[in-house]
Amino acid sequence: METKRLVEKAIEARQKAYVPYSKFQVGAALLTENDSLFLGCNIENASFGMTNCAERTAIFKAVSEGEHTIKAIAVVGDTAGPIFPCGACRQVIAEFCSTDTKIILANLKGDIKETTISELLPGFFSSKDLV
Ligand SMILES: O=c1ccn([C@H]2C[C@H](O)[C@@H](CO)O2)c(=O)[nH]1
Ligand SMILES: [Zn+2]
Repeated sequence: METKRLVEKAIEARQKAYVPYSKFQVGAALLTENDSLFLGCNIENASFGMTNCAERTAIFKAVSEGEHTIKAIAVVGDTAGPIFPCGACRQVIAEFCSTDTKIILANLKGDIKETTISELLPGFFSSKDLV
């Protein structure tokens, strides 16, 4: 049930995407350990490299409100199969998730893949590894 709700919220968030260049709307919705909900969309820029993906928008909103632990995050785009996050987003997700965090990748057709950070970014760099 939580999965379906988060995917619906990500689809809502997707409507806010600012995508004058790619026209490719992406939405994200995350739940923190306190069950707070944060939404995000992709935000593009004329200087293309400044684009912020939907996942990172949602995560930065949560962190800037003092919520650092993601329990579950859903990402939705109009892709053939479930959308997959870019490398930058995988590293940012890794910073604020646990190995149990549910990462839900979906599209508008109803395809849903549930995965984990270990599957998306094996051997990721983490501050927990610093000595
Ligand atoms: O997981 C993804 C993949 C892509 N994008 C955005 C970045 C850019 O605005 C557009 C095309 O890559 O989609 C996201 O927001 N999240
Ligand atoms: Zn990304």
